[in-house]
Amino acid sequence: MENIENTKELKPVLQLKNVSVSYNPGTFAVKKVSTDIYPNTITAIMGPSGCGKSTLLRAINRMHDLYSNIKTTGEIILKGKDILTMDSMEVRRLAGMVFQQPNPFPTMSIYENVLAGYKLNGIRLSKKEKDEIVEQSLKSVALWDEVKDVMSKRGSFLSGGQQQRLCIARALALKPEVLLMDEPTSALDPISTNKIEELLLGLKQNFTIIVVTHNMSQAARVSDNSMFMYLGELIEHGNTTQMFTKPKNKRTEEYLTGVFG
Ligand SMILES: Nc1ncnc2c1ncn2[C@@H]1O[C@H](COP(=O)(O)OP(=O)(O)OP(=O)(O)O)[C@@H](O)[C@H]1O
Repeated sequence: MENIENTKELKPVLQLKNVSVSYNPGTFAVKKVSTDIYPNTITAIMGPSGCGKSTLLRAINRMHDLYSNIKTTGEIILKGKDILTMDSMEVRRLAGMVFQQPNPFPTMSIYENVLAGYKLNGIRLSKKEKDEIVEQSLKSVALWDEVKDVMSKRGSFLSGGQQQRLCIARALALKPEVLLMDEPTSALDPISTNKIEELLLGLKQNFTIIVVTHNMSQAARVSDNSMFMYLGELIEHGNTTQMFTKPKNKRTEEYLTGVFG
C-alpha cells in the first residue's frame, strides 16, 4: 500500500483492521479487510456486483447495527477511536452517508433537511447558528443560490440532482471526518453527475471522501486512490492512476479491462 495518495499528512484518518462482515453465520460478505485512508483524499471502491462494496461502506458508519443478524468484527479506527465501541449517533455524525437514491426527508423543508442530523442527535442550536450552518452547507454543495429564496419548500420540490446535493449538504452540516457515498450519481443524469463530481473535487479540501462506484471513468476522474474488491476481499488499494495503468494484481487488471464486471 506504499503508493496510496496522501495529500496532507502521514496520519490516516480512518484505519480498517481485519474488518469482516457476515449476514449469515459462517459466510462473509466482507473478509478481513485492512487498509488506511488518508485525510483530504477521495477513495473509490470498485469491484463486481456483490463483492461487498456497500457492505464495507455501511460497516464504517455502523448501519449494520440496525439488524441483529449482521455481525461486524475487526477494528474500524476513526480519528484514533474504534467506531465499533463508540456511541452509534456519534459514529454517524463523524461518518456521514450519502446513498444512491437522493433521500431528503419528504415532510421537511429544504432548511430543515440540512439541519436534520442536529435534530436527530438532539443538538439544540440558536436561530443564528442554524442560519449559518444552512447557508454554509448549501454553499459548499453549490445549491445556495438555487434555493435561498425557496427554503421553506419541501426537499422533494427539487430536481434529482438538487436533491442529491441537498443530501450531501445534510451530511456535511454535521462536519463529518469522513463522507461515505454509495454510488451517489448512478440515479442522476450526466449534467447532475458532472456537477457532483466537480463538487467532490472541491470538497476534498475539507473532507475525506470514500465513494463506491461502478463507473470506472468516474473513479479515474475523481479519485486519488482506488480499492478493488473481489468476493469480499480487498485485492488491491493504491494510487488510482497507477492502478488504472499498472495494476499489481491480475484480477484487478481483468476487471479494469472488462474481462468480468
Ligand atoms: N441484507 C442482506 N442480507 C443478506 N445478504 C446480503 C445483504 N446485503 C448484501 N448481501 C450479500 O452480501 C454480498 C455483498 O453485497 P454488497 O451489496 O455489499 O455488494 P456490492 O459490491 O455493493 O454489490 P453491488 O455493486 O451490486 O451493489 C452479496 O453476496 C450480497 O448478496
